[in-house]
Amino acid sequence: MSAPAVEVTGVGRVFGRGRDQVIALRDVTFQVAEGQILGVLGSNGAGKTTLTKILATLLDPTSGNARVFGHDVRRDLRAVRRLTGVVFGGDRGFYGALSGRENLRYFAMLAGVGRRAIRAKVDDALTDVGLVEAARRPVETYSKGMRQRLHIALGLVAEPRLLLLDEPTVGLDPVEAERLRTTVARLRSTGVSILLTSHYLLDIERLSDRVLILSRGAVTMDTTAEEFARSAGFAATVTVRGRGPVPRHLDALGTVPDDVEEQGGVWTLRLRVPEWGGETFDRLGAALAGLDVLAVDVAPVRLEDVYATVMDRLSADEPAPTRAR
Ligand SMILES: Nc1ncnc2c1ncn2[C@@H]1O[C@H](COP(=O)(O)OP(=O)(O)OP(=O)(O)O)[C@@H](O)[C@H]1O
Repeated sequence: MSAPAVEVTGVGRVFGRGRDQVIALRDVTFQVAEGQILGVLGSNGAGKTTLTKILATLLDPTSGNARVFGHDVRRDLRAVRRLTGVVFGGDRGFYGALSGRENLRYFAMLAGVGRRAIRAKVDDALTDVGLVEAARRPVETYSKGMRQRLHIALGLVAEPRLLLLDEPTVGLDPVEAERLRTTVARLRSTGVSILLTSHYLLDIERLSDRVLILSRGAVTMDTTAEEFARSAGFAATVTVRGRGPVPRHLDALGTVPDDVEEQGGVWTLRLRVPEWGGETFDRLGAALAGLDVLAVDVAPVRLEDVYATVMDRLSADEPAPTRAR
């Protein structure tokens, strides 16, 4: 049986010592199967970048071990680097005075892509990420989003079997961010395994098969994307606008709205429903009967909502300190 793309076992990482010591990762264990996309979520300082750096061989763990396709990140550094492509969010890594194409050629060579194959691969990658027209321009004239796409292109040229994407959409405007997501989504079909860290649930929602939540350096959830969405305990949010007396209770549903506002004689209520199905909506219809309803909007649960719910639960459970004593 082939080794998983990523196998992290009991990994810990401590920075500094004494009173300044920070535990960035504690006893982190998880796997990414080949071909899978794992989304790693967590708030600021949760340890996402530290984890990515360890897998990219840029940082050693202080305890435990991590393997990429069976190769230990500490002992088989070269093998891991050959198999892995890294894209950090923001603006790092390219030579501003060189063109996009020149940068790609240079880094592809460093990544060990054969000379003969480089030209065709660079052309294909530029096409894939929509940078053919800008390919001759110096990278310093590129927008942030274009640079990020150039990083992804490098990921394509070097043909890594594992791609580590750390906050790939950070700092991008919504159009560029969406473009980048589409590019990453296309990579799926090449069979590459991906570990994607993000603050943005949209990235995870669009791209991940599994979700790992890091909280203060520890894994607090490791589950499938569907299960993660279900863990919020509700399937959809219903928003109803209407006129007349404000409904404080929805008798047919046996519940109260989560939130009701009134402005200028028009009320808006929001309600979370546990199931996305005919029966729920029949009951909702009955509950709204007799009200002067202007509009009803039903939106499937978004990972933002789940994340907020899960994080609320977690912070209520354990107010653990980040700093070691
Ligand atoms: N080189 C370092 N020296 C000291 N502390 C560090 C170092 N790198 C990271 N840390 C600390 O380790 C913890 C985890 O940081 P990390 O950057 O991995 O979090 P993150 O989840 O990527 O956060 P963000 O979303 O803000 O980028 C933080 O408390 C951070 O301050």
